[in-house]
Amino acid sequence: MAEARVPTVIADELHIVYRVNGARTGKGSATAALSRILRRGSDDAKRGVRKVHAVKGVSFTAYRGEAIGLIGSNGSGKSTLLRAIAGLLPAESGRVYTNGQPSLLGVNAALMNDLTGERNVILGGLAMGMSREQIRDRYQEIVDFSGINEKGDFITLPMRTYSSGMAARLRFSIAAAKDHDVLMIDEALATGDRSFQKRSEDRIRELRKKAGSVFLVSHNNKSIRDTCDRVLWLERGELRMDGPTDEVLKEYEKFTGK
Ligand SMILES: Nc1ncnc2c1ncn2[C@@H]1O[C@H](COP(=O)(O)OP(=O)(O)OP(=O)(O)O)[C@@H](O)[C@H]1O
Repeated sequence: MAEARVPTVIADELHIVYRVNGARTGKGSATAALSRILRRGSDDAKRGVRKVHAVKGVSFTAYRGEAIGLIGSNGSGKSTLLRAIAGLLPAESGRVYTNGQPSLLGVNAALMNDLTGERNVILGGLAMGMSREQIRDRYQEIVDFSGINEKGDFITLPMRTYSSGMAARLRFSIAAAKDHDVLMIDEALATGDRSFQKRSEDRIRELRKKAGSVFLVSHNNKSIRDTCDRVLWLERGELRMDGPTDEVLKEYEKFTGK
Protein backbone atom coordinates (compact mmCIF):
# COMPACT_ATOMS: atom_id res chain seq x y z
CA MET A 1 0.00 0.00 0.00
CA ALA A 2 1.22 3.51 -0.76
CA GLU A 3 2.30 5.68 2.18
CA ALA A 4 -0.04 8.51 3.13
CA ARG A 5 1.06 11.76 1.57
CA VAL A 6 1.72 14.56 4.04
CA PRO A 7 0.74 18.06 2.87
CA THR A 8 3.33 20.79 3.54
CA VAL A 9 1.77 23.81 1.83
CA ILE A 10 -1.84 24.42 0.89
CA ALA A 11 -2.87 27.50 -1.07
CA ASP A 12 -6.61 27.98 -1.20
CA GLU A 13 -8.00 30.49 -3.74
CA LEU A 14 -5.12 32.82 -2.90
CA HIS A 15 -5.21 36.43 -4.10
CA ILE A 16 -2.32 38.84 -3.52
CA VAL A 17 -2.68 42.54 -4.25
CA TYR A 18 0.10 45.12 -3.98
CA ARG A 19 -0.84 48.71 -3.18
CA VAL A 20 1.41 51.41 -4.53
CA ASN A 21 1.02 54.77 -2.79
CA GLY A 22 0.79 58.06 -4.65
CA ALA A 23 1.60 56.44 -7.95
CA ARG A 24 -0.77 58.62 -9.91
CA THR A 25 0.56 62.04 -8.91
CA GLY A 26 4.16 60.96 -8.94
CA LYS A 27 4.80 63.39 -6.06
CA GLY A 28 6.69 62.10 -3.08
CA SER A 29 6.62 65.38 -1.11
CA ALA A 30 5.63 65.75 2.52
CA THR A 31 2.51 67.73 1.54
CA ALA A 32 1.39 64.93 -0.76
CA ALA A 33 1.91 62.43 2.08
CA LEU A 34 0.01 64.68 4.49
CA SER A 35 -2.92 65.11 2.13
CA ARG A 36 -3.04 61.35 1.68
CA ILE A 37 -3.27 60.91 5.43
CA LEU A 38 -6.00 63.56 5.68
CA ARG A 39 -7.98 61.85 2.96
CA ARG A 40 -7.68 58.50 4.69
CA GLY A 41 -11.00 56.80 4.91
CA SER A 42 -12.03 57.53 1.35
CA ASP A 43 -11.45 54.75 -1.15
CA ASP A 44 -8.07 53.72 -2.53
CA ALA A 45 -8.49 55.32 -5.94
CA LYS A 46 -9.21 58.75 -4.46
CA ARG A 47 -6.14 58.54 -2.25
CA GLY A 48 -3.99 57.90 -5.30
CA VAL A 49 -3.33 54.28 -4.36
CA ARG A 50 -2.87 51.96 -7.29
CA LYS A 51 -3.41 48.25 -7.00
CA VAL A 52 -1.46 45.50 -8.69
CA HIS A 53 -3.30 42.21 -8.58
CA ALA A 54 -0.26 39.91 -8.74
CA VAL A 55 -1.71 36.50 -7.77
CA LYS A 56 -5.26 35.60 -8.78
CA GLY A 57 -7.09 32.72 -7.17
CA VAL A 58 -4.22 30.22 -6.99
CA SER A 59 -4.94 26.85 -5.33
CA PHE A 60 -2.65 23.84 -4.94
CA THR A 61 -1.40 21.38 -2.32
CA ALA A 62 2.29 20.53 -2.00
CA TYR A 63 3.35 17.29 -0.33
CA ARG A 64 6.38 16.22 1.66
CA GLY A 65 9.20 15.04 -0.56
CA GLU A 66 8.09 16.99 -3.62
CA ALA A 67 10.29 19.40 -5.56
CA ILE A 68 8.03 21.86 -7.34
CA GLY A 69 9.16 24.21 -10.10
CA LEU A 70 7.47 27.57 -10.60
CA ILE A 71 7.57 28.86 -14.15
CA GLY A 72 5.96 31.66 -16.16
CA SER A 73 6.79 34.86 -18.05
CA ASN A 74 8.36 37.88 -16.32
CA GLY A 75 5.91 39.47 -13.94
CA SER A 76 3.58 36.45 -13.86
CA GLY A 77 3.60 36.33 -10.04
CA LYS A 78 6.15 33.61 -9.20
CA SER A 79 8.18 35.58 -6.64
CA THR A 80 5.01 37.06 -5.19
CA LEU A 81 3.57 33.58 -4.65
CA LEU A 82 6.76 32.43 -2.89
CA ARG A 83 6.80 35.51 -0.68
CA ALA A 84 3.17 34.85 0.25
CA ILE A 85 3.92 31.22 1.14
CA ALA A 86 6.82 32.45 3.29
CA GLY A 87 4.37 34.71 5.13
CA LEU A 88 6.02 37.91 3.91
CA LEU A 89 2.93 39.19 2.08
CA PRO A 90 -0.65 39.21 3.37
CA ALA A 91 -3.40 37.57 1.36
CA GLU A 92 -6.08 39.85 -0.05
CA SER A 93 -8.40 36.87 0.11
CA GLY A 94 -7.99 33.12 0.29
CA ARG A 95 -5.46 31.39 2.50
CA VAL A 96 -2.06 29.74 2.73
CA TYR A 97 -1.52 26.93 5.22
CA THR A 98 1.97 25.62 5.90
CA ASN A 99 3.14 22.66 7.88
CA GLY A 100 6.49 23.66 9.37
CA GLN A 101 8.56 26.78 8.89
CA PRO A 102 9.00 27.89 5.28
CA SER A 103 12.38 29.43 4.41
CA LEU A 104 12.71 31.69 1.43
CA LEU A 105 16.08 31.83 -0.22
CA GLY A 106 16.00 34.72 -2.64
CA VAL A 107 18.62 36.49 -4.65
CA ASN A 108 17.97 39.32 -2.18
CA ALA A 109 18.21 37.22 0.97
CA ALA A 110 19.24 39.33 3.94
CA LEU A 111 23.00 39.16 3.95
CA MET A 112 25.12 42.24 4.60
CA ASN A 113 27.29 43.51 1.79
CA ASP A 114 29.81 45.23 4.04
CA LEU A 115 30.46 42.14 6.11
CA THR A 116 32.87 39.42 5.06
CA GLY A 117 31.62 36.16 3.62
CA GLU A 118 32.74 34.51 6.85
CA ARG A 119 30.58 36.83 8.97
CA ASN A 120 27.64 36.36 6.63
CA VAL A 121 27.80 32.59 7.02
CA ILE A 122 27.40 33.10 10.77
CA LEU A 123 24.71 35.76 10.33
CA GLY A 124 22.74 33.64 7.84
CA GLY A 125 23.03 30.55 10.05
CA LEU A 126 21.79 32.43 13.13
CA ALA A 127 18.95 33.93 11.09
CA MET A 128 17.85 30.42 10.16
CA GLY A 129 17.81 29.42 13.82
CA MET A 130 21.06 27.42 13.91
CA SER A 131 23.13 27.56 17.10
CA ARG A 132 26.71 28.87 17.08
CA GLU A 133 27.98 25.32 17.57
CA GLN A 134 25.96 24.02 14.64
CA ILE A 135 27.29 26.84 12.47
CA ARG A 136 30.86 26.15 13.60
CA ASP A 137 30.45 22.46 12.73
CA ARG A 138 29.03 23.22 9.30
CA TYR A 139 31.21 26.25 8.51
CA GLN A 140 33.87 24.53 6.38
CA GLU A 141 31.24 22.51 4.54
CA ILE A 142 29.33 25.70 3.64
CA VAL A 143 32.46 27.44 2.37
CA ASP A 144 33.57 24.39 0.37
CA PHE A 145 30.11 23.91 -1.11
CA SER A 146 29.97 27.55 -2.21
CA GLY A 147 33.32 27.24 -3.98
CA ILE A 148 34.01 30.87 -2.93
CA ASN A 149 37.57 30.05 -1.94
CA GLU A 150 38.45 28.14 -5.09
CA LYS A 151 40.15 31.17 -6.60
CA GLY A 152 41.76 32.66 -3.51
CA ASP A 153 40.78 33.65 -0.02
CA PHE A 154 37.55 35.47 -0.84
CA ILE A 155 35.64 34.33 2.23
CA THR A 156 37.52 36.87 4.38
CA LEU A 157 36.63 39.73 2.00
CA PRO A 158 33.41 41.79 2.21
CA MET A 159 30.50 40.44 0.16
CA ARG A 160 30.45 43.60 -1.96
CA THR A 161 33.66 42.42 -3.60
CA TYR A 162 31.89 39.26 -4.88
CA SER A 163 30.43 38.85 -8.34
CA SER A 164 26.65 38.36 -8.40
CA GLY A 165 27.21 34.67 -9.12
CA MET A 166 29.56 34.27 -6.14
CA ALA A 167 27.12 36.03 -3.82
CA ALA A 168 24.23 33.85 -5.00
CA ARG A 169 26.35 30.73 -4.47
CA LEU A 170 27.18 31.73 -0.91
CA ARG A 171 23.50 32.45 -0.15
CA PHE A 172 22.46 29.09 -1.51
CA SER A 173 25.22 27.30 0.41
CA ILE A 174 24.18 28.90 3.69
CA ALA A 175 20.52 28.04 3.19
CA ALA A 176 21.29 24.52 2.02
CA ALA A 177 23.33 23.78 5.16
CA LYS A 178 20.14 23.38 7.15
CA ASP A 179 17.37 20.86 6.58
CA HIS A 180 14.20 22.78 5.87
CA ASP A 181 10.55 21.85 6.21
CA VAL A 182 9.77 23.94 3.16
CA LEU A 183 12.67 25.47 1.23
CA MET A 184 11.89 28.05 -1.44
CA ILE A 185 14.57 29.06 -3.88
CA ASP A 186 14.15 32.06 -6.13
CA GLU A 187 16.42 31.91 -9.17
CA ALA A 188 19.43 30.94 -7.07
CA LEU A 189 20.65 28.34 -9.51
CA ALA A 190 20.52 30.56 -12.56
CA THR A 191 23.46 32.67 -11.41
CA GLY A 192 25.93 29.93 -10.54
CA ASP A 193 28.20 28.30 -13.10
CA ARG A 194 27.54 24.80 -14.40
CA SER A 195 29.54 22.90 -11.77
CA PHE A 196 27.87 24.83 -8.97
CA GLN A 197 24.44 24.23 -10.51
CA LYS A 198 25.21 20.54 -10.53
CA ARG A 199 26.14 20.57 -6.82
CA SER A 200 22.99 22.56 -5.97
CA GLU A 201 20.79 20.17 -7.87
CA ASP A 202 22.28 17.26 -5.95
CA ARG A 203 21.70 19.09 -2.70
CA ILE A 204 18.06 19.81 -3.61
CA ARG A 205 17.57 16.10 -4.21
CA GLU A 206 19.05 15.38 -0.78
CA LEU A 207 16.85 17.96 0.93
CA ARG A 208 13.81 16.34 -0.62
CA LYS A 209 14.83 12.97 0.73
CA LYS A 210 15.01 14.46 4.22
CA ALA A 211 11.25 14.85 4.01
CA GLY A 212 11.05 18.56 3.17
CA SER A 213 9.43 20.19 0.14
CA VAL A 214 11.38 22.37 -2.23
CA PHE A 215 10.00 25.15 -4.43
CA LEU A 216 12.24 26.43 -7.19
CA VAL A 217 11.57 29.52 -9.31
CA SER A 218 13.61 29.49 -12.46
CA HIS A 219 13.67 30.63 -16.06
CA ASN A 220 16.04 27.80 -16.81
CA ASN A 221 13.91 24.91 -18.06
CA LYS A 222 16.84 22.54 -17.77
CA SER A 223 17.30 23.22 -14.05
CA ILE A 224 13.58 22.67 -13.57
CA ARG A 225 13.69 19.44 -15.56
CA ASP A 226 16.72 18.14 -13.63
CA THR A 227 15.40 18.93 -10.15
CA CYS A 228 11.59 19.03 -10.13
CA ASP A 229 8.99 16.33 -10.53
CA ARG A 230 6.08 18.73 -10.57
CA VAL A 231 5.62 22.18 -12.08
CA LEU A 232 3.21 25.06 -11.45
CA TRP A 233 2.93 27.41 -14.42
CA LEU A 234 1.74 30.93 -13.63
CA GLU A 235 0.69 33.43 -16.26
CA ARG A 236 -0.64 36.92 -15.38
CA GLY A 237 -1.10 35.81 -11.80
CA GLU A 238 -3.25 32.81 -12.69
CA LEU A 239 -2.31 29.18 -12.30
CA ARG A 240 -2.36 28.00 -15.87
CA MET A 241 -1.16 24.45 -15.36
CA ASP A 242 -0.13 22.16 -12.50
CA GLY A 243 1.24 18.72 -13.28
CA PRO A 244 4.23 16.48 -13.97
CA THR A 245 7.31 18.40 -15.13
CA ASP A 246 7.44 16.96 -18.64
CA GLU A 247 3.80 17.66 -19.41
CA VAL A 248 3.82 21.23 -18.14
CA LEU A 249 7.17 22.13 -19.72
CA LYS A 250 5.99 20.76 -23.06
CA GLU A 251 3.00 23.12 -23.06
CA TYR A 252 5.09 26.02 -21.70
CA GLU A 253 7.70 25.60 -24.41
CA LYS A 254 4.93 25.65 -27.01
CA PHE A 255 3.64 28.85 -25.43
CA THR A 256 7.04 30.57 -25.38
CA GLY A 257 7.87 29.28 -28.83
CA LYS A 258 10.97 27.33 -27.78
N1 LIG B 1 6.61 45.51 -4.42
C1 LIG B 1 5.74 45.56 -5.43
N2 LIG B 1 4.84 46.57 -5.52
C2 LIG B 1 3.96 46.62 -6.53
N3 LIG B 1 3.88 45.71 -7.52
C3 LIG B 1 4.74 44.69 -7.49
C4 LIG B 1 5.72 44.54 -6.45
N4 LIG B 1 6.44 43.41 -6.69
C5 LIG B 1 5.94 42.88 -7.81
N5 LIG B 1 4.92 43.63 -8.31
C6 LIG B 1 4.09 43.34 -9.50
O1 LIG B 1 3.48 42.07 -9.31
C7 LIG B 1 3.47 41.33 -10.52
C8 LIG B 1 4.15 39.99 -10.29
O2 LIG B 1 5.52 40.17 -10.00
P1 LIG B 1 6.51 39.00 -9.59
O3 LIG B 1 7.81 39.62 -9.20
O4 LIG B 1 5.82 38.13 -8.61
O5 LIG B 1 6.67 38.20 -10.96
P2 LIG B 1 7.69 37.04 -11.36
O6 LIG B 1 6.87 36.02 -12.06
O7 LIG B 1 8.48 36.61 -10.20
O8 LIG B 1 8.60 37.80 -12.43
P3 LIG B 1 10.11 37.55 -12.94
O9 LIG B 1 10.10 36.30 -13.75
O10 LIG B 1 10.36 38.74 -13.79
O11 LIG B 1 10.99 37.49 -11.73
C9 LIG B 1 4.13 42.21 -11.57
O12 LIG B 1 3.12 42.87 -12.29
C10 LIG B 1 4.92 43.21 -10.75
O13 LIG B 1 4.98 44.44 -11.43
